[in-house]
Amino acid sequence: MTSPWKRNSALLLLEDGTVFRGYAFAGGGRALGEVVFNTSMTGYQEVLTDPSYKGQMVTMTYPLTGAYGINDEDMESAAVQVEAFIVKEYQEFPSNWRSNRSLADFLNEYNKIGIEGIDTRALTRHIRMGGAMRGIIATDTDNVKELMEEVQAYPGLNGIDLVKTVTCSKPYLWRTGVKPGTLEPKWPENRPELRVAAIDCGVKYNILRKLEASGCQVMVFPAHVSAREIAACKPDGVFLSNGPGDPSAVGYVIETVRSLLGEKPVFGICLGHQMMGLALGGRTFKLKFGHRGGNQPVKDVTTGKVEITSQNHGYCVDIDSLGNVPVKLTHVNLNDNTLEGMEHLEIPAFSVQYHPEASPGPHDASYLFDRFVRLMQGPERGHGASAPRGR
Ligand SMILES: NC(=O)CC[C@H](N)C(=O)O
Repeated sequence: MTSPWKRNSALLLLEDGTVFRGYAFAGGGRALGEVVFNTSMTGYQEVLTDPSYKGQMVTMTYPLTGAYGINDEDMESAAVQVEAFIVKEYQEFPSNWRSNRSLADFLNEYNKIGIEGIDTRALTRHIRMGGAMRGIIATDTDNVKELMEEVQAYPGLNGIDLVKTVTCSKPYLWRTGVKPGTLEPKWPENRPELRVAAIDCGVKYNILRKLEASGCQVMVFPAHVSAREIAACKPDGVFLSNGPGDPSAVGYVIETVRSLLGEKPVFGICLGHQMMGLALGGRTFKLKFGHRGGNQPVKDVTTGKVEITSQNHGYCVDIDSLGNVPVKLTHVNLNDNTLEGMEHLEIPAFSVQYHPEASPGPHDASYLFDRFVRLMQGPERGHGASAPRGR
């Protein structure tokens, strides 16, 4: 017997016909997206605001969500980016000294649906077996046939450029504590810091905070920036950001990356890593259910050290496609042996598939920001994040 449809009843329908029933604790109406799971035990605010989740509905495997509310400091972009949020149990009375609103208020502010009462362990196991799949959440009907038509008409992520929906509209200078997008794109005079041009494909703020904390000034550019515009600001290095969707769908950024490789030191994270792989002639493919969470073991094969890493990706650079490319494979995922990092052998460029900036997650890999700084300083300028730029 199905339970009666209540005012806040909600239904999650997957493209294979599986139905989960629960209750909306925020928002209402319908939401479409690829359903993916995240195994982080905390950090829901950072997950919700990570632009890489555009196009996706996220479920947390940790059973209780909302306990510490939402604060002003843990934003990874200016908005909630997930299409909807799926939890086992919502805690509606948050308690934390930094919290100034509840998770439900936050989702409502951005018109996003949050549902609870879902057996998220069953949902996660289902996705692990069947792979990440398209789904719909509805609070206005339980007409499965009608909803299935909507799911079937939804194109999913493959081949779709989602970067253009999350990139910034114009260049700006980043400064931690200043509202992003408000500072003119001009380097301050007489400053010793290294200058980094960041291509924003949906960048997480903590990457920009980390670059700044490592001794860099960062100019952020929209994803459609040309290599010539980047070169015109005379950066010491170029950073390729994380971002949503299928890396092979952003050919225009890949072209820009191709032109910049060898001209400037390059560091890429996640989508940035994938775009670098594609620009070098490699291929990407879609993982069955992706890596999302704060406990992904990665081995640095150059040192033998294992890092516990924060991850959020569904696509991956195919190791076998790099056979003829002069790169060294530097990092590998210990769960499934997929590629997690590479370094070019002839030009100053390296990238990682995972998230050294954490937010949320462990900080084992934050040394990579210093590695980028050293790469920009070049061998002759020695080490140290705040060494003069020699101009
Ligand atoms: N975090 C990211 O940059 C994700 C990259 C890409 N959208 C993927 O899902 O693989």
